[in-house]
Amino acid sequence: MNQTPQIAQDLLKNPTDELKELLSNPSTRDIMSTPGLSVANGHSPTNKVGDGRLQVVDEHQNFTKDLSSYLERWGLLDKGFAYDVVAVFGSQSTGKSTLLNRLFGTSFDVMDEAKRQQTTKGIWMCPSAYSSTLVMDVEGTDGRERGEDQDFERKSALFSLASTEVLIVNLWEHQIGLYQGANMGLLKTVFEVNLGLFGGGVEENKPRPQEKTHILFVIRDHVGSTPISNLTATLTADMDKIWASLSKPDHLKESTLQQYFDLSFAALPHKILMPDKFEEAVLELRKRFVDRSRSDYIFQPAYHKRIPADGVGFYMEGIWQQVLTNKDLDLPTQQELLAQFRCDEISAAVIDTFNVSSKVVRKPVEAGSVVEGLGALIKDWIATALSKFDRDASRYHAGVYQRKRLDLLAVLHTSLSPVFLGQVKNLHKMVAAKFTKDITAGLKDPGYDFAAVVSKGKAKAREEFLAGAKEVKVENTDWEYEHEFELLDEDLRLIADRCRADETKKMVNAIERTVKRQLLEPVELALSKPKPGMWDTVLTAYRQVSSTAETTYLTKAKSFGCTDEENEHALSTIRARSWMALRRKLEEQISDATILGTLRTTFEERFRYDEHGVPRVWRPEDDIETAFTKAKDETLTLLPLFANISPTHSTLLPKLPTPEVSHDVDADPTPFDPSTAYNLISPTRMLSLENRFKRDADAAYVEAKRSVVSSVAQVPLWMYGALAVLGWNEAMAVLFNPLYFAMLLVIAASAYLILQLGLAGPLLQISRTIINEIRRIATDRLREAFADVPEARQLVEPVSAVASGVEDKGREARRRGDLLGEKIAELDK
Ligand SMILES: Nc1nc2c(ncn2[C@@H]2O[C@H](COP(=O)(O)OP(=O)(O)OP(=O)(O)O)[C@@H](O)[C@H]2O)c(=O)[nH]1
Repeated sequence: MNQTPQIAQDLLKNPTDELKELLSNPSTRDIMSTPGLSVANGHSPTNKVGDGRLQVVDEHQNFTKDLSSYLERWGLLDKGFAYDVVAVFGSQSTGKSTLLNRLFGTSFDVMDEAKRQQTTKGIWMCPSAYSSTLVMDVEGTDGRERGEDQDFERKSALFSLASTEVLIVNLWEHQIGLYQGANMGLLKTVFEVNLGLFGGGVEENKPRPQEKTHILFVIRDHVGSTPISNLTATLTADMDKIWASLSKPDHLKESTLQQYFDLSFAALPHKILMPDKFEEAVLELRKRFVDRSRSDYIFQPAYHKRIPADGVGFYMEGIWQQVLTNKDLDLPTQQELLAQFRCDEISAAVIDTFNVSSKVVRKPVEAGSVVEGLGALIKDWIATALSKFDRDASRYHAGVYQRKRLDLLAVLHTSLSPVFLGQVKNLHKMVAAKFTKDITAGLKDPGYDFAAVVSKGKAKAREEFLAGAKEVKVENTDWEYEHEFELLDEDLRLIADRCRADETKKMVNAIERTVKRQLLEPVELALSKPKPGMWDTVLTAYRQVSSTAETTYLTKAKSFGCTDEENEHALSTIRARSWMALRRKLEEQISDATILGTLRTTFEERFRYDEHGVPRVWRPEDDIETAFTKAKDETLTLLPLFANISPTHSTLLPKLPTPEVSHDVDADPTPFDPSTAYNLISPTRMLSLENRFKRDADAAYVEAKRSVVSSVAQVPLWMYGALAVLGWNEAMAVLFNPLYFAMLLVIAASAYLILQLGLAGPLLQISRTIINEIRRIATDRLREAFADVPEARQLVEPVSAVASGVEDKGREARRRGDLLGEKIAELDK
C-alpha cells in the first residue's frame, strides 16, 4: 500500500523548520496543494498526474513530436470521443498556471514571485487528474517578452479554437470594464479567428462547421464588493461591443456572438488574502468540469471537436502547421486528412492481425489440402477485421471512413483470393479422386448399370464441389468458382470415359472368349469330317456366333452410354477378334498332325470298312489294290478342301477387318494381311501332306496284304484229313488208355479254366518271357563257350553282317519315306 499521503499528512501536522520555510514559499504552496497531496478537496485524482506535462509548442513555435506517445502515457489514446480539451488564455502572470493546477491537478510551472517573469512559454499540455481532460496552458498575452508582437497570440488563439471545447479567459476583477485592456484585444483576436474558422470566412459559399466554443471567464481576485452579476453584465456588454466592432463579411453581418460562443462566468476570491475561500471556490468550479449531472456542466457534447483521442496528436500537429504557414485554416480538410491518415493506420494494423490469422490456413491450402470450414473461418476473420476497423475508424470523417472501409475490404478480399482459389482447386482434385473411387467400387457390384453408376457418382461429385465452393465463397466479391466447376465437369467426363473404355475393353474380351468357345465345336466337327459343304457349315456357324457377339455388345453398351463412334470401334474390334479367333482355330485344325489324322481316319473308313461299316477281312481273292486305290484317291480329293476357306457361295464369306486397325496388338502382334485371309495351306505344304498321307495309306495297304498272307499261311484242309487218317490209331490209344484219357481230361479242364478266368494272355506272356530268358541264357553260355575259339567268331560275324545289312535296308527305306520298302525290310528280318 502506498504510505505517502499518510506520511505527508503527518509531516504537515508537525512540520520541520525546513518544511515551514518551504511552505511559506507561494510556489511551493501550489505544488503542495496538488491533488495528490490534498485528498481532502473532494476529488481524488484519477489520471496519471505527474506523468509529466508536455510543451506542445515551444517558444520557437515548433510543434512537439511526442504528443501521441504522451497521450498514450496519460492513458488517453484509446478514449475515443470520451475526452475533453480545455485551454486557458489571459494576460501574463495572472495566475493561469496556478488556476489550472488547482482546478485540474496539473503540474504546470508557476511563476517565481521573486523574479516576476514569464514562466509559461509556448503552449503546454497536461492531463487533468480528475477526468479525461487535456489541459492546455497557453503563453500569456500582453507579455513584456513578446512586446507588441501579436503574432503568437493570434496563432495560439487559432490553434486553441480549432482543437479545444472550452476556452478559459483568466482576468483580474479590476481589469473588467477596461475596454482598452489587454483582454479586450485578446478577445477581439479570438472572435476574428473564430469567424474565420467557423463562420464561413470571406468565401460565402464555402461550407463551414457550425461548432460552438464555450468561453469561461474566470474573474480572479474577486473581492465581492461588486456582485458577480454586475461583472458578467459588464463583460457581456463588452463582448457584444467587440463583436459589433469586428469587420465581418457581408453574409455574416447579421450574425451574433451567441451563434458562435456560449459564455459563462466564475469568480474566485483573492488567493493570498482569502486562501480558504479561494480553495472553496476552486473546488466548486472543478465540479462544473467534472460533474456531468450539473446543469452548468462545462464540457457539453456540442462543444466537442469530434476528433478521436488517437487522432489528436496528428490533428493538432496538422492544425499547427496550417497556422504556422498563415494559410486559411480549413478544418474539414484537416479532419479529412486526419481521417485518411488514421484510417490508413488502423487499416494497416487490422491487416497485420488479419494476415497473422490467415497464415494458419494458407500453408495447408497451398499444400493441396481442403480445409474444412474455411468459408466460416474467412468470414469470421473478415468480420473481426471490419469490427476492429469500425470501432476505431468510424469516429473519423464519415466519407473517408466509408471509403477506407471499402478499400480495406478490397485488400482483405484480394489477400484471401488465392486461398479461395486454392481451396476450390483442391476441392476439384479431391472430388475427382473420390469420383474415380466411387465408380471403381460401383463397377465391382454384380449386375451394375454403368450409366447409373456414373451418373450417380457425377451428381455426388458435383454436389460436393458446389457445397464446398459455395461455403468458401464470400458475398460481394468477384470470386468465382464456375470456371473450376467447368474444369471439374470436364475431368469427370474424362474419368467416366476412361472407365467406360476399360469396361468396354473388358466386355470385348469377354465376348471374344465366348466367341472362341462357341466356335470350337462347330469348327472341329466340320473339319474332322471334311466334305465339300464343310466351309458352308463353318462360316454359317461363324456368322451366327459373331452376330450373337455383336448383339450382346450392343445390348450391354446401351447402359454404357457409348457414342456411335465408340460403338463402331468396339464392334469392329469384336469383328476383327472373332475373325482372328476363327483363323486361329482353323490354323489349329489344319496342323499337319490333325490333317493327317483326319485323312487317315477318312481313308481307313473307306478302306478297312465296307459300305455297311463292317470291318473288312481281306481274303486272297479280294481286290485289295482297287479298294486301296479308290479309298486313297477319294481321301486325296478331300485334301484340297483344307487349302482355302471356300464356301459354295461367296456371300458366306465374312467381311474382313480393316488391316490398319490395331485391335489387339498384344494378342496378335503380326500384322493382318487380307490378301491371304482365306488361304490356309500353301501348295508346298499340300504336297508334303499328300506325300505323308500316301505313306500312311501305303502302310495300311501293306498291312492288308500281310493279313492275307497270314491267312494263306494257315494249314490246308486236306492236312486235317491226313492227320485224322494217320493219327487215328494214336487218338484211339489215347482215348482208350485210362491214363492218357485222364491226362487229356485234366489238360482240357485246365485249358477251360484258364480260358474262363481269362488267364490265357498272362500265361502266354509268362511262357514267352520264360522262353526268351532261356534263349538269352543259352546264347550267353554259347558265346562264353565259343569266346576262346577264333573259328567260331568267324562263323558268327557273317551272320551279324547279314542282319545289319537288312537293318540298313530298312533304315534307308524309312529315310526315303518308302513305307512299302520299310515293311518289306521288316519282313526280311
Ligand atoms: N493576487 C493573486 N495572485 C495570485 C493568484 N494566483 C496566483 N497568484 C500569483 O501570481 C503569480 C503568477 O502566477 P502564475 O500562475 O505563474 O501566473 P501565470 O499567468 O501562469 O504566469 P505566466 O505563465 O508567466 O503567464 C504567482 O506568484 C502566484 O503566486 C491569485 O489568485 N491572486
